[in-house]
Amino acid sequence: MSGKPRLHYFNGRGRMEPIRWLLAAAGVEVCFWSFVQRSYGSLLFQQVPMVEIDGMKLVQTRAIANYISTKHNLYGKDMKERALIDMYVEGMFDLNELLMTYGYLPADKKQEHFANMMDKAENRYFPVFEKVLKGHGKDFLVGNQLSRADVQLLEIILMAEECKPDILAKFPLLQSFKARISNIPTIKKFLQPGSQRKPLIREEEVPKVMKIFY
Ligand SMILES: N[C@@H](CCC(=O)N[C@@H](CS[C@H](CC=O)c1ccccc1)C(=O)NCC(=O)O)C(=O)O
Repeated sequence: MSGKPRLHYFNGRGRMEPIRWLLAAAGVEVCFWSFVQRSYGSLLFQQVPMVEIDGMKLVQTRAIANYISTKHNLYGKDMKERALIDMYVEGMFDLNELLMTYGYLPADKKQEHFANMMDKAENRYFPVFEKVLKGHGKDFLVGNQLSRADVQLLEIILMAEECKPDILAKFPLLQSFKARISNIPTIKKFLQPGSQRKPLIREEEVPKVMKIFY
């Protein structure tokens, strides 16, 4: 297999962050290529994220995440576990879309969007995963091994806590899940300063990012 995967994106979270999380959880070192103009020749749909991996130039966030999850055994042990993982992850991606886009909204749209995303996190998504953990009774959301569902749930828990630090107040099982998964060595390393993990975008950076894409 070829060397380190090469990540092509702007120097911020956006749609590449779930991919960074998966590669970090798998213990895969990456190299980052800052995408600063749209005139990239090698973008299938003229969009990023694009990841060069195993001789391919993959685009489309879900396709990239599916490949990485399959390659690094983060996708359960059989079809039924994979179906559960897909179901949970698609729900997480819906919440992630709300959390991810918040920082890029114009000021007059932020308040309503914030109220909606916090409501969805506290009353739709987190109650589901609290119930899954309760019913499953294991350390992980699916089966008895780490999967992409656990990795992406930790990612969105931390993003939601950036908006509302006490958002897990009513979810004791999610609180212990967060502590447990954060302690997995590869993830613990990713959570340390100096990793590839990107910070929440600052207000003053938004115009520069939007100019890259529009
Ligand atoms: N289906 C695809 C979609 C990929 C996609 O929308 N890529 C975008 C940059 S990411 C986005 C920029 C603003 O929307 C952003 C940047 C920051 C935060 C959130 C999103 C892009 O390349 N836009 C150029 C163009 O579409 O011409 C996938 O899942 O990968």
